[in-house]
Amino acid sequence: MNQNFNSIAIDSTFNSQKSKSISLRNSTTAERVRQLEKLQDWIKSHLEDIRKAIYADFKKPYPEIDASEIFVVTSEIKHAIKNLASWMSPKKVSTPTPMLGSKAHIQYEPKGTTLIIAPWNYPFNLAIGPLVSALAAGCTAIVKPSELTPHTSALIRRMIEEIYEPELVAVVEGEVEVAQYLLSKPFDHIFFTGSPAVGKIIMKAAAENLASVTLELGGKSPAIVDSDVDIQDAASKIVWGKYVNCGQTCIAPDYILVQENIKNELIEAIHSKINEMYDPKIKGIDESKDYARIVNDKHLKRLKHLLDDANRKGAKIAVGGKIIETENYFEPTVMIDLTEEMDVMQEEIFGPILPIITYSSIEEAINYINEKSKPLALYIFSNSKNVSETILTQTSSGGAVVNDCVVHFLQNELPFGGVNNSGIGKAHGHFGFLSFSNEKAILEQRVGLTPSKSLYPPYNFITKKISQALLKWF
Ligand SMILES: NC(=O)c1ccc[n+]([C@@H]2O[C@H](COP(=O)([O-])OP(=O)(O)OC[C@H]3O[C@@H](n4cnc5c(N)ncnc54)[C@H](O)[C@@H]3O)[C@@H](O)[C@H]2O)c1
Repeated sequence: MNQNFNSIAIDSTFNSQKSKSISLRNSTTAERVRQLEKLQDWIKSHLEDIRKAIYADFKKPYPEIDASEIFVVTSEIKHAIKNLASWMSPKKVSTPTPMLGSKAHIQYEPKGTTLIIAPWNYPFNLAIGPLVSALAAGCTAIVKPSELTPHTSALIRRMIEEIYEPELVAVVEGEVEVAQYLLSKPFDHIFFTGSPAVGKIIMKAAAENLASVTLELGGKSPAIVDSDVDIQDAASKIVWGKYVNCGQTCIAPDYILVQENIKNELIEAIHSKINEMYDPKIKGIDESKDYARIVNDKHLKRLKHLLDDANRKGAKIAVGGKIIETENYFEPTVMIDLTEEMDVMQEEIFGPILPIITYSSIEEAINYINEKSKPLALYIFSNSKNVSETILTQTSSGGAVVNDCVVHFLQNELPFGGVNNSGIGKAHGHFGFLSFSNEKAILEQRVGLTPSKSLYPPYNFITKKISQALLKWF
């Protein structure tokens, strides 16, 4: 087979991690904390290297890198170090009456060898965040960063090679064929972040080895704006959540559902917030240092198609629309007059186009959302507790935020992830630790005492009475 990567090196790394993973089963809290501290120390002493690499990939502004790439990882490490002893300690469970005399507990053992496949949009955070959970859980890991952000991928490789022995953590760089080769290895767990389409490929490959999976996927996350709302507050938060990272955020509001009587006011507010945030000196947003670029020309063309297709089918651009192809620049854009025949209303946008559609009653908005795949995130802007409760209880999404958007990613006491098409399994904090752990069920019976002996054959009158009593009383 003609291949551009070293499969023998991958095999050798996998085999050495397999052996290491067995010895890690009884690793102590202190040993795992030490591995996490090494990662924390490297990150803190190489902040400028990390910023430069990510900036080189798609001009992400430094404050965005600090907050959304570095801080989220360092806070995840800090949180894991603080809580690891409690997460690792066996959890006693109570004994039901038919099991009287026995004791039981849950022991958290590392799943073993793990594979982490990362996307390009938060290329540092989404490769290293899951690694924190893997190390906390006592697993080995091979990390495959995205090939679309080569500077960050090289930096991650350098970082891991400087910190860890390859039998504990290794980085394998490369394109789809490398990912596919890695997927043929019998990992114990695969943690994938990326699109639902590739998520299905990952799950099929994992099924060959019955590896468990965490799939952090995407989709169309709605933001509902009720008429009982502080419009200026909602507009600021939507503009930030949508256009940070140039719209290339899995939990960005994909589209807005606004109550029809406040549509025009909301559009005006969004327009002025875009100018306040990205064009305060009125020089043009393309001059702004605070606005990132689309990752490559392929994605720019994909977004341009969404805009052109919607325009051709009757939609209008209410704000923005400027594209500079040579710079992968795509202006913050708002679209109106949309219909379901337009691709922009069917596909995850993953860029700075914000479609705004209207509803007349909350039920109509809920029905619209429920007709689509379950989103990764759902945002509600409303002063009415009744409205937010109704939406929260009548829709399904991986996560939800009331009166803000995107910020739930930073709350590491909450599970982060999707549901069905937007993901399977959860990440962050304790939930990330659990994703990489086997919750082993352990029951200890007293020698010579087992209530179940009375149910052993040969069955007789007493067995019959006991089994009937069990059905009657429990
Ligand atoms: N839920 C989350 O936390 C989260 C976070 C960020 C991005 N996302 C989602 O990720 C998507 C965008 O990222 P992307 O374009 O990098 O995703 P992608 O699915 O194209 O690629 C992700 C990774 O999978 C690998 N890959 C691609 N095709 C593959 C194949 N056929 N077989 C095996 N591996 C393959 C890539 O090399 C890359 O490392 C969006 O859908 C977004 O919503 C989700």
